[in-house]
Amino acid sequence: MDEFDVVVVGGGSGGSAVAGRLAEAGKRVCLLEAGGRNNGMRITTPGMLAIPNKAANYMYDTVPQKGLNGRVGYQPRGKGLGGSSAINAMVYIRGNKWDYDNWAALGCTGWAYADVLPYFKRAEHNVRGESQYHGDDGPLWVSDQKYMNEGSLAFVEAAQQLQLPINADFNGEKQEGFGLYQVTQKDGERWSAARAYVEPRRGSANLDTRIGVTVQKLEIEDGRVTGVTYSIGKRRRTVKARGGVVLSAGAFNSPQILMLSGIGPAQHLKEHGIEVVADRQAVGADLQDHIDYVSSWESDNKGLIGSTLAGNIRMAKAIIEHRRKRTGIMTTPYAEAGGFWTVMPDAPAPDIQWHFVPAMLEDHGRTTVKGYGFSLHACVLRPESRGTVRLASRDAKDAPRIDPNFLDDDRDIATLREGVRLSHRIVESPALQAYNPKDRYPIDLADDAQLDELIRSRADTVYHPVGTCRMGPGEDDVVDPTLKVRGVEGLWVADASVMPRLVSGNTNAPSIMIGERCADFVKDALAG
Ligand SMILES: Cc1cc2nc3c(=O)[nH]c(=O)nc-3n(C[C@H](O)[C@H](O)[C@H](O)COP(=O)(O)OP(=O)(O)OC[C@H]3O[C@@H](n4cnc5c(N)ncnc54)[C@H](O)[C@@H]3O)c2cc1C
Repeated sequence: MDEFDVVVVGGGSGGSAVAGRLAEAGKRVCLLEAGGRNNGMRITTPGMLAIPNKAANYMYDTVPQKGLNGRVGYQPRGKGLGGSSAINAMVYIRGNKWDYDNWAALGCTGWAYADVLPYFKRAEHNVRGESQYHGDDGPLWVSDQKYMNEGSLAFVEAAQQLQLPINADFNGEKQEGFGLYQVTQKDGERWSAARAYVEPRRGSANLDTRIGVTVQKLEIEDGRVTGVTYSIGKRRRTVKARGGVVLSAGAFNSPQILMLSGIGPAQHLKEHGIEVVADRQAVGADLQDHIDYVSSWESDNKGLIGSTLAGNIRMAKAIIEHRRKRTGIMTTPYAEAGGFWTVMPDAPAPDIQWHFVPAMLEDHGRTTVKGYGFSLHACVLRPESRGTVRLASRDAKDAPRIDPNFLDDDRDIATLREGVRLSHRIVESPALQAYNPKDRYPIDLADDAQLDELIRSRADTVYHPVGTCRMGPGEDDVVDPTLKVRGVEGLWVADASVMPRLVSGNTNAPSIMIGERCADFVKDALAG
């Protein structure tokens, strides 16, 4: 009989943590994942993230963005076990303490920094060992990088030469400063959320993991979610959930599935001929994402990662080294170094994050640039612009309509402008000038109009969409502070979509923390 205590929809960062923890606690769990197992070397070899992988990436497009001169943005999203943690850059960052204290101040009781820290620690296995800020016996491996490009070290030195502080732990006492990122890797391999929480339970009677199944809708009877219907090829099947369903399909697909199930803005659902179960205006609203500008320089320094014959031979050798020893260049997350700093007056916490990449990057790596060079991302950490996710059709296999509405709010471009200016000042320091860098997009940086035009013609996401099933205390918020969906019984959401405000940093660790917390909320609810 296809009946479980809990059905989890989506095996990404949040879903893997919920499913693994509930199964560990003795619940019978069914995990439904649209993609594959994601355990081949293209996923587990960190440096292979640069090679497009259609099987593991939805490769969504946005609607044309008026703030980006009408350009269509790119939104990669992970597909398959691990979700986006199987294709991401592995940078381990939690955000700023202020973010979580702000969530609590917004009415998300129980989500202040002091409340969430134990869950970050519970999840974590940090190779540096246990401390006030870190855990060392959780399932999620967090490692120092095994290989470091000399350009990344020069970037950190350049920041220091500009009197910016060095920070050896962005997830410790203070977030401010510049340094090397820790990564979600174990012994030189990518450590996705699925490797942490799902793979160890493979074959266990408590966890039935089904891959290649697309959840089409939730089954709702008398206001209670009783199960889930998925499609596999042309067939449809329904699995029953005695205790409840946890939706973890990510910031684009969780609101899509809610809307396909009749939970969302009534008018929009009616336009698609969907019967309204609960009129929830906030479903698919409040999309927030980190708008990011990549400055880029050519260099004649062959120590950088280059797209040349010699560079390609070096990479081929690196793949062989990685297969043999799990060491070398192929352990790179590309975003090896970075930092957090405040560029606007009155910001409560750093408002720009940098990712340094020792290669020239164009259009998310989709366009190859010949030669050697380096790139410096600067993104706006707490954007004011808000976008939407809406249905494009009644089939969950079709991409939803994604509109991040980037740079709609002028405060975002004002912040980004200052971030990009600081990027260039860092590169003017001696440590990076030694690389003889040549700006690929030279303009008069002091001229706001020229800089704005450059930003609008080249900026895009750095892959952190959140907010589309926001948590909050009000009746109009999608989930309450125990991640329970308002308006129906037996339904929780556990992924990046519940973040009421985008955190000041990368979003994998926070999504896993949300999954860890949801497992406890569901356990409590089923016990009570
Ligand atoms: C290219 C890229 C680089 C990134 N780099 C970093 C980084 O370096 N550090 C960091 O912290 N964060 C990074 N992120 C962001 C981070 O990985 C995500 O925020 C996080 O993984 C989101 O977790 P989630 O649980 O919300 O969703 P996801 O992990 O995306 O999981 C959603 C899952 O649901 C499944 N699903 C969706 N629809 C259905 C359906 N209808 N039926 C069944 N299953 C479904 C999907 O296939 C997917 O497996 C990056 C993201 C990308 C895309």
